[in-house]
Amino acid sequence: MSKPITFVTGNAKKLEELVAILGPSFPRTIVSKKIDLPELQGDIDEIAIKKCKEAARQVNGPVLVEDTSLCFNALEGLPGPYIKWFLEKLQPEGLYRLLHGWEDKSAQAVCTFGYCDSADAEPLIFKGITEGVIVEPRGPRDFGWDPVFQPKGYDKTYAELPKSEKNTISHRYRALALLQQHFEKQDKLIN
Ligand SMILES: O=c1[nH]c(=O)c2ncn([C@H]3C[C@H](O)[C@@H](COP(=O)(O)OP(=O)(O)OP(=O)(O)O)O3)c2[nH]1
Ligand SMILES: [Mg+2]
Repeated sequence: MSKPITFVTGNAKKLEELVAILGPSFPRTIVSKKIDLPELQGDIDEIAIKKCKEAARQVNGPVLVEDTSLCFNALEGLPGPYIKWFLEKLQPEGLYRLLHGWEDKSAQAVCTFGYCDSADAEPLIFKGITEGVIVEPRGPRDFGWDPVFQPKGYDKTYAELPKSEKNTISHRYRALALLQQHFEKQDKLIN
């Protein structure tokens, strides 16, 4: 029997989406633990790797962490992994205003999961990207920058889309599809 995987996050909405996306057929048991991990600096992968190593050290078992970036193409990828601080200071309106004066409003929502078997193991990285544009905020305000991100090919923001639809196209969905494939492959090798 494999040990349960602890999803370490301080963000209840991330956990809610992970549970909805993976569903009951995911081959491993996932439990969650709220730990406010230090928000380290670096590029997207470095941050997820450091976060995962620190979580594995604290939990002392298999862990999953996630780091989300929102990258504006006109700003060479910024705010990127620092979106949390930009959002806290500027609110969704301010994120939209950041691109005032730029014709290019395109952006990428990037979700990076890190998985570690143990504190000694190197983290595995699973990344999902959804392309979109930054628009004036529309829709409910229950999750971060969802009101300003309109995925490519849609006329609704993430916030306006039903959750069930966001969860079939989102950056988080794409990253979790890769994670799921990894564990299904592992199970096939074992059985
Ligand atoms: O509107 C959204 N939609 C999303 O899908 C989404 N995912 C994350 N976020 C927000 C939450 C934060 O403000 C930032 C990402 O920062 P991150 O460090 O990845 O998340 P935390 O809330 O700190 O949670 P952890 O404890 O680090 O897991 O973007 C979204 N907003
Ligand atoms: Mg964080």
